[in-house]
Amino acid sequence: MSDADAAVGDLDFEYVPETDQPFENALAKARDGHRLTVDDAVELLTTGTERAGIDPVRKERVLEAADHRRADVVGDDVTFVVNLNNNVTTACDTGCLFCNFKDRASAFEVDAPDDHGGFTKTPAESRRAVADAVELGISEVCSVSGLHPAFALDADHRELLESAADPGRLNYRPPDAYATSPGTYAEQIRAMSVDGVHVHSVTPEEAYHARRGTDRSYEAVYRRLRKAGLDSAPGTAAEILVDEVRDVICPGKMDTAEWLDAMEGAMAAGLPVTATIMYGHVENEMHRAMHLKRVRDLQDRTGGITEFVPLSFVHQRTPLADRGLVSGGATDAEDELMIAVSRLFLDNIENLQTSWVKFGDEKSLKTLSCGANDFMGTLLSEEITKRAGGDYGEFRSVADYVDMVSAIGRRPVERSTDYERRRPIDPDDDPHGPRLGPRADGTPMLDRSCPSSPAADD
Ligand SMILES: C[S@@+](CC[C@H](N)C(=O)[O-])C[C@H]1O[C@@H](n2cnc3c(N)ncnc32)[C@H](O)[C@@H]1O
Ligand SMILES: Nc1c(NC[C@H](O)[C@H](O)[C@H](O)CO)[nH]c(=O)[nH]c1=O
Ligand SMILES: N[C@@H](Cc1ccc(O)cc1)C(=O)O
Ligand code: SF4
Repeated sequence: MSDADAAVGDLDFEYVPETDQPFENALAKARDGHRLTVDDAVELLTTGTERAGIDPVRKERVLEAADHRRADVVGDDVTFVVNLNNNVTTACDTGCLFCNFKDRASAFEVDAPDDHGGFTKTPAESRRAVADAVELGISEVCSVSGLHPAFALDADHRELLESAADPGRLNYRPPDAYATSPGTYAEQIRAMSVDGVHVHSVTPEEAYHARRGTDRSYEAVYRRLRKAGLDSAPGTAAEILVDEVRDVICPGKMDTAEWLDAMEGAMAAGLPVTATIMYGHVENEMHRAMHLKRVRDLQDRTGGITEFVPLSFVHQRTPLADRGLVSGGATDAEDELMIAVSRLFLDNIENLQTSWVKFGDEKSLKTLSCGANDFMGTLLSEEITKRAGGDYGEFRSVADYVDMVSAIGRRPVERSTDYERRRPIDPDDDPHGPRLGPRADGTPMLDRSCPSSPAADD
């Protein structure tokens, strides 16, 4: 059977959500602050594997335990970052089946019709987008992109790719084959380093692309990028860190071991990183639990992960849905339990992020009482979820954050990317504009009556 014929439920995984651990034991361990096993996590994620479906009463007990743990570990403050998403290019031939952000790179060639709806920004265009947002007060630019074949790490890497016997086999084509060149990773990072804004970029998958055809270590790649102005790396491309799931949803992507290697390389180069899970597609609760264990082990080895971000799969316009491999995403109960069990299991990562892009405001606010303490960022522009059919908008203003967080009786706190600088906000102390960015002066950054910011228009 070709994978195009496979249907929901047809997948025959080696790992299944079955354990010998009773739910009550797992919950007792979680409440007492003991380190959880994979089996404990499976019991909590399923509210007990001995019966099908999620038990609403048990679920509430798991959420409550996670809420207590959150209060013990990080207190009641709700943090957020004032940031811009600046995606450089949608050109990508990796072919992940959960992704609708990408466009085939051939659509960007010089002679191709210009109707693909995607984009590539030159380093100068990236710089302008970031400079505009720095004027609005951002402290961070978050930049994740497709693996454009013309990308190289730097000029030396380009020279090497140009002289390779078969550049096409290395997923390389020279910039002059395309209507717009993204330049090199080093040029993009340097361009986005405006006035000391924090540059959060180059995911493990992008680092893989930046070393293709060489025997450079990930540490060396990240050191080079750090020299160009990179301040931290986003831990996307994690998806589910179990290869039997990756083989279904992203067969063209790096495997679990390589993702871990890239993350360790980034940290060895002195960069803090974030870590993610993208769940709610073909995987089961055993896979989610195994993923959490791999992230916790990584943090035991390194200590460099600043936050964990559960990304709920947005299914509407994706190849997984088109091919009938999924019929929807995670349910509300699964989302709440994913947040809660991440908090209870990851006893070595302080910050747990809830994504308004994936969940919307209402569910995100609820998850702030199920274990999450960080409410993501202002973004100003959002392409990944939007292109997959998500509908929760592209930005939140600082005033939105203050309104939402105070409405649930918690204190809003603007943070830096590495959580080192924090600015508690008094809701009565108007105006609530950003303060931590290099040009931030407290001016409200976005007028809610205006549908898009200058940065989002870019
Ligand atoms: C779009 S990629 C861009 C960066 C880079 N190409 C990579 O793969 O790391 C960033 C992340 O977005 C997430 N993502 C993509 N499509 C998604 C979807 N439909 N629903 C939820 N998350 C998605 C995945 O976790 C993916 O690793
Ligand atoms: N959760 C999502 C994020 N999170 C990243 C943050 O915005 C920020 O860059 C990070 O916390 C480092 O400070 N970004 C998205 O674009 N979409 C999400 O769903
Ligand atoms: N931009 C990614 C998510 C992301 C980026 C950076 C992070 O540190 C964490 C998550 C998305 O929309 O799915
Ligand atoms: S998730 Fe990243 S690597 Fe995969 S297709 Fe999308 S942009 Fe490309």
